[in-house]
Formats: sequence, C-alpha cells, structure tokens
Amino acid sequence: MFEESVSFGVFRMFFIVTVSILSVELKIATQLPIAIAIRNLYFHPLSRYPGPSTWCAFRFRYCYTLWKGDLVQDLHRIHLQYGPFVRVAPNEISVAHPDGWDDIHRRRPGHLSFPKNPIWWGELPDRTPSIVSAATPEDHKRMRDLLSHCFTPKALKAQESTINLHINKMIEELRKRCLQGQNSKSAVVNIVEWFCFVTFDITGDLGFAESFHCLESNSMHPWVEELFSYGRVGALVAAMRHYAVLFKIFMQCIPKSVLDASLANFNWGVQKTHQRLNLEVQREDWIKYILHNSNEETGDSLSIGELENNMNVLIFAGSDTCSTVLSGTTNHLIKSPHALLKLTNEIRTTYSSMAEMTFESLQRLSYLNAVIEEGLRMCPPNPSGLQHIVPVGGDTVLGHWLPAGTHVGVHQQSLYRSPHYFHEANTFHPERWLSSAKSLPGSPFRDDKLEAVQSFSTGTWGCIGKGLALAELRSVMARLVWNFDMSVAPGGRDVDWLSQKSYAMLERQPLDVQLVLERSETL
Ligand code: HEM
Repeated sequence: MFEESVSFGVFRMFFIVTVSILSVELKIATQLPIAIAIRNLYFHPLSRYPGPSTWCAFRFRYCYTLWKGDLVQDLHRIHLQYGPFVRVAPNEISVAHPDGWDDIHRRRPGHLSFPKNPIWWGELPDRTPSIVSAATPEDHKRMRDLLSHCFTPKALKAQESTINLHINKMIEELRKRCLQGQNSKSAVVNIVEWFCFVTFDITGDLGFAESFHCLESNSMHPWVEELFSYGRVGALVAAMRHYAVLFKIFMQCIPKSVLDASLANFNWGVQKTHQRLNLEVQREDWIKYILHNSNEETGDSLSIGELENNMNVLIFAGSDTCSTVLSGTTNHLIKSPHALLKLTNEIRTTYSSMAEMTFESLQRLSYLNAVIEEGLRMCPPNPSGLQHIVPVGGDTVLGHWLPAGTHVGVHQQSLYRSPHYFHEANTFHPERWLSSAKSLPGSPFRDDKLEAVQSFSTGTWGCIGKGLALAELRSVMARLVWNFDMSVAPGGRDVDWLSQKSYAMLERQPLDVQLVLERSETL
C-alpha cells in the first residue's frame, strides 16, 4: 500500500515536471518568434526603413523565396510598392536608385569600401579562395591585378582570331541546318542552346587551350551541364548560410554523392588547368598572361590552388553571362521587328564579308552597340542584387545611415526597369542609347538615366571581362544578322524573360528562333 502510494507520487511528480517543461518550451517556442519579430520590426536599427513586415520581421521569408527561385521577381515587386530603398530582411537593404552605384561600389573619399557579402561569395569549406571569394582586400587586389592582364586591349586583340573561329563555327553549323531545309533554306533552332555552346567553347579555348567542342558535338559538355545543375544548390547554400547552426547541419546532410560530384566537377577544371600548364606550345590564352606577369619574389603571383580555382571561375563567369545576354537580346529583337530591321541594315550595308567584321570596326557601329546596351539593360545576367556589406563603423547609402554588417546591394532588375529612370522601361528601345535620343527635340528618351545601367558593375569589384564580353556580344550578333533573317518561330517555344526562375544564376528557358539563310556563299 505504502509502496503503491510512493510510486503514484513519483509518477505524479514526473507528470507535473514534464508538463511544466513542455509548457515552458511551448511558451518559448511561441513567444520567442514573437519577441524576435517585435524586436526586428520596432527596435532594430533598420526598423525606420520601409519594407513588407513579414520580410522585415524574419530572414526566413527572404530565404524561402530565394529557395523557390522567385527572389528577383519578388524584390522587383517590393521595389515597385515601397520605392528605391527598401528593407527586405531584418538586416538587409535593397537599393534601386542610380546613386547606389556611387555609394556601394565606387570609392568615396573618406569612406571604407563595401566588401562582398561572404554569405553569397564565401568559398566552400576546404577550397582555396578565388578572385570572387578572396578573404582580404589585399588578396583580392593581388588576384585581380594578375588576372586583369588577360583582358587588356592588347590581349583581346591577340585573342580575336580564336574567338571569331568559334563564332564562325556556330554560324557554319546554323547554315548547315538551314540548308537541310532545302528550298526554304530555313530552320528552327533553340538559340539559347547555341549561345551556350559558342560561349563555353570560346572560354574553354581561352582558358584551358581546349574548346569544350559543344559546337561540333551539338551538345552541352557534361562539365557544363553539371555546372548548371549547381545553380539551385548554390542558392540553397546561400539561404542556409544565414543560419550558422543550420548551415553546419545542412553541410553534414548533403549526400556524399552530391559532394563527390561537385568535387569531381571542380577537379575536372583543375585537371584541365594542369594539362594546359604542361603544354609547351605558346598560346595567347589566359594562363599565358597570368604566368608572364607573375613575380614570385614580389609576391605578385597565384598559388597553384588559386590558379586552379580562378580558372574555374573565369570559365563560368565568362560564358554563362554572355550567353544570357545574347539570349535575352535575341528574344527582344525578334519581337521588335523595327529594331531588328535597323540592325540588319546597319550590318549588311557596312560589311561585304564576315572577315571585315573586326572587333575594332564593330565597336564603331552605333545601332549594334545600342542593341547590346538595351539587351544588357533588360536582361542582365545577374538581375538580383549584387551582394555587399556595410564596412566596419557603418556608413550611409542614399543618405540613410546603415550599421556595420548590414547586407546591401543594387537590385539591377528593379533599377533598370524603373519607370522613374526610363521611358517605357519594360519595352526594348535601342534608340534610347543613340546620341540623338538626348539631342533631338521631343525625343521621348531625353530624360532617361542611362548612367543607372552598370551591367558590369563598377569600382573595386567591377567586371574584369567587360571588354572581352562586349567584343564577343558584338561579334556574335553581327554575324548572326548578316547571315540570317531571324524571326519568332511559329508554334515554337517562347520565353517570358521576367518569369524565369533565378537561383545562384538565371535559369534560362529554351527559345525557338526561325532562321532563314540570307547568304548563299560559304564562309
Ligand atoms: C555580358 C557579360 C558579363 C556581364 C554582364 C558581367 C557582369 C559582372 C558583374 C555585374 C560583376 C560584379 C559582381 C559584383 O560586384 O558583385 C562581374 C564580376 C566579374 N566578372 Fe563579369 N560579366 C560579364 C562577362 C564576364 C567575362 C567575359 C569574364 C571573364 C572571362 C568575367 C569575369 C568576371 C570576374 C572575374 C569578376 C569578379 C571581379 C572581382 O571580383 O574583382 N565577366 N561581372
């Protein structure tokens, strides 16, 4: 009897303690998020800035939309509603104002520079940093100074024949397809795919001294294919990095097969770099420029790990970007017959053969350049914010004070499509880039803020491949319209550019274009 009542008492005590603990935990679990939300909404240093409350209260909202691939569209929508300076997470500000470039990217006297945000740009554990993930400003400058030698006007001139070789090859392949159409001399092609083929073949050749042979095989090289599949993983890693503990767990949970595949992909680039290093033939490629300008005694050199990683970065940064802009520009051109006709006339009346289309001469064509500028405005390869952080001591952006560590970036899509800065901002008007747009009385583009468009960014971290990219874009577009009449493919796959998902990069959808062969002669 006594024993029974003792064990009942113990059970009762155990029950009461368990229920109390659970109710305390439940209270904490329900009240903690409320406390966090109240703190973030009313007592945070950024709480005075406008933004949607669920986004300002919890970082989770931002990560969720990033994971879904809708971050670009959602931030665009938020900017339209809240203006050019908005809070999009407890500690993040998105900027869609031309002065954002000066405040975040350019050096301001008396201010520290805004470093890249390691959440987005940090290296994976155990990888040697590259130019995009360098841990210190000194390392970044050392790598940037060395890599810049690959992209000087002199280097570009020396690489011109290699680049055009691949572009001519693409034209030749497309011509073959049209000739298979016999009388009609036409073909429908997924142009996005062809732009990927040509841009990766070019960078493979300039980087590893070996093209990926995508054009010859009419298929994506497996290495390139794999790279694309990591876009979503990259976004997930960035989302997880916002939560230090979750990130650690997440990294432990990634299946070994995925980690192995990622390492194998990286190592393929490493192996190609070493094959190139072992070549005895002199080539005007990136490795030549890096090695020629290295000086181990002064420390102006790359370790072997840095060289391997930077080669991987250059191949990807140099290809995916250009193929995105080419795809977007073509998508708009075929739907703007007036612009396409003007471009076609300019190219066909200026040249009588493709051999005359040198980088130097293409640079002088006003309409071609206007088309490319407009393509870059409407289809930047990185439409989302260029992610940076406020330096030690805090600083101002657009006159607003931000504490150190605040995440901040210029949101390209929202800025470039803002009706405040561009007449008919959502319409493809190459004319806005012509000098007459400013000088002609009554021009609708007189007040356009062209300087708002910095698709290659600017300042300390601005694109080092801008000259190469522009030369490539001009050369591809000119050769295409010189050889083919392009139009929307009846019943073909179409792209609504703004509805494409974006993870670590834009996930481009297929775009069918009808090509009709204009030239009968071979190259
Ligand atoms: C249309 C083509 C291209 C566009 C629109 C573009 C755009 C950009 C932008 C916006 C950045 C700055 C990112 C930031 O500040 O957060 C950047 C950086 C960079 N780009 Fe490009 N890029 C293009 C082509 C290329 C090419 C062809 C290469 C080289 C092969 C290249 C190599 C790089 C590198 C290495 C960086 C990092 C620079 C640094 O951190 O110092 N890009 N690019």
